[in-house]
Amino acid sequence: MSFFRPPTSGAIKIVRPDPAHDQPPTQTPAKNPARKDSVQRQCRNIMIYGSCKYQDKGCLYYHPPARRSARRNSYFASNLAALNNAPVFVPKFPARIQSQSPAPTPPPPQESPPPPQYPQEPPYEEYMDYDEASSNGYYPDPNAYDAYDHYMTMPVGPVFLRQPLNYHLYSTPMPPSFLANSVDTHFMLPSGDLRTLMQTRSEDLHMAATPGLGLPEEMQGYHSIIPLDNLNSERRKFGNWSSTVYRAINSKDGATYCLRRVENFRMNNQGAFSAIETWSKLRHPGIVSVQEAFTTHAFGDSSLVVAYAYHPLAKTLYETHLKPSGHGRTSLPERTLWSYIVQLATAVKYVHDAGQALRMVDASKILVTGKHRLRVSSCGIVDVLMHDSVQMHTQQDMHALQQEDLTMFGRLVFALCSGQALGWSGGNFQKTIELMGRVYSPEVKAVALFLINKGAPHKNINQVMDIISTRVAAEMADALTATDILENELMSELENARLVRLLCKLGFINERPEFARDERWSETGDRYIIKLFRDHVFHQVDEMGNPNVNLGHVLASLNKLDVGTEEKLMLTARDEQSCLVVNYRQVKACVESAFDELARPPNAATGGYR
Ligand SMILES: Nc1ncnc2c1ncn2[C@@H]1O[C@H](COP(=O)(O)OP(=O)(O)OP(=O)(O)O)[C@@H](O)[C@H]1O
Repeated sequence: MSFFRPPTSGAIKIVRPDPAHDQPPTQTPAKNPARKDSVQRQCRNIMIYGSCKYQDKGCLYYHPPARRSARRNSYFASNLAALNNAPVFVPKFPARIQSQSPAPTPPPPQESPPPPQYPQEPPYEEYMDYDEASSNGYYPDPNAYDAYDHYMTMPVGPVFLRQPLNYHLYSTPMPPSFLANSVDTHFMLPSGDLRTLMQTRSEDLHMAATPGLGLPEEMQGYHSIIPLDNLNSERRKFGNWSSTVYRAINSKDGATYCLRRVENFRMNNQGAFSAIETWSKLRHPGIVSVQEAFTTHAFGDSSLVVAYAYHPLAKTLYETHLKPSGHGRTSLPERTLWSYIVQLATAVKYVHDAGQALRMVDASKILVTGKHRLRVSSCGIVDVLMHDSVQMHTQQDMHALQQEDLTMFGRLVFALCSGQALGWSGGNFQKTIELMGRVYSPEVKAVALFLINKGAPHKNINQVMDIISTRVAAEMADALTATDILENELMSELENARLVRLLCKLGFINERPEFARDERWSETGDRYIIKLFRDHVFHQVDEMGNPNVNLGHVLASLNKLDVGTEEKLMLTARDEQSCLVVNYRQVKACVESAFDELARPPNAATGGYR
């Protein structure tokens, strides 16, 4: 009979009954005097089945005179909760296996076990944790228990119990009803759409460069340069300069950046980059962060390149709302309009409070980077381009530029209300004012007029904030709701990350072909338990021998392993000759120690591990 007891786990092995042991254990008390108190303990067969077939054949335990069915039912009723938490045990000797593999040689008739007293009874497999058993004084000799085994009948078919997943580390997402508008909130897409969006963003980040575009292979530490503009269309203008936007990967940090290149730029004064230095320190959710700037001849000309944070799948505000589509113009919903106004106002306030000016508040330079999320892009570039012509000498100069920011902001509000980029100019102005009065609440017109009012030379962003203050509250509530939803989404991702780490560890350990010259490393010691655990999780079969691909069972088992619960489970050897009763805490300890052993640096003296 095979025998195994892991030195570290404290699990107790249960062996398949040997026919020799199926005889009533008449010799056992003499062999093991420590069990003298057994007569005080009620026989488990009585508790489970209401009767014991060995009652008159030497069974040591107490057999009270009781009606079988009544006792048995009461046992099951009282232990229902325990049974629900019992580990699922799936025996591996179903019909298919029997038909495919040669049947084991039946024991000689005289040695076969006596027929079960109650043929309808489910199998009785006694198992007991080693700690519990030894603390009760039942097994002073760890090798003596096998004489104790009662006859085990094999189950007719497996019973799959639902595994509750309510462990303290298993995240329970907030009920949707607690999250205001969780289906479709102002800033958040419904969960499924959000995941699709994340996936497409990830694909965008991994998109390979199209060959044959004549772009530099490498430039100032950036590689994999891909144009975001259509290079064949008319070259876009940035003020008086032609500009092109690229996506590139920085070899220093491996991150993706957006590079805005201004063609044919001649740098006369290195001091022009001081503005970039200032901008690279400004961080705000309404601004595309500035990384660095440099000049290069890599494109065949003298170009200025400013590197910004890259926002996958970002579109400009112009592309999103103002580009003529041929389907007529649709008015922006008022909630969206206010959200844009509030976001832009907070970005402008941050920049003005930092003593800077945006200098470019234009629909073609504002990015929509998520649902209703705006970020002002291209910051700092005008400062470099205009460095020689507009020198910042006084506070008044900056104030004038900030006033200009507010005017551009006002024009943008007119453009968004009218659905036309030039909705603020010439003959469009009056039409837009009328449309505003018809479609939007009076505050929209009030703030737009305030922003473009040239007769108020001392207007500032704080006054704008006062005008829109009532709208800021709604924006704040929506933004906080978005963080709640995202936290909730993150909880489930956290689970995934934990389980993937666990699976990686199991993968490293299980069936490792060689380790430190010990070919059986993954088959012995703690690793043997891990191997049996892997079988328990992934290799269960149903009563017909078909693979049981119950993902719920896998997730439940891995979550319990991750947590290391005290719940016990029975692991069965592949030859079904032995079982181990362990709890998840013990399996977790085995995984940790086996992985630590693998991860330990090699021993220089031996050239191997350990
Ligand atoms: N930081 C960024 N992250 C991701 N995409 C960006 C970023 N900046 C710009 N883009 C994208 O690059 C493309 C080109 O940007 P660009 O600013 O040139 O817009 P445009 O509409 O072509 O304006 P212009 O007419 O002034 O060139 C746009 O689709 C824009 O969404």
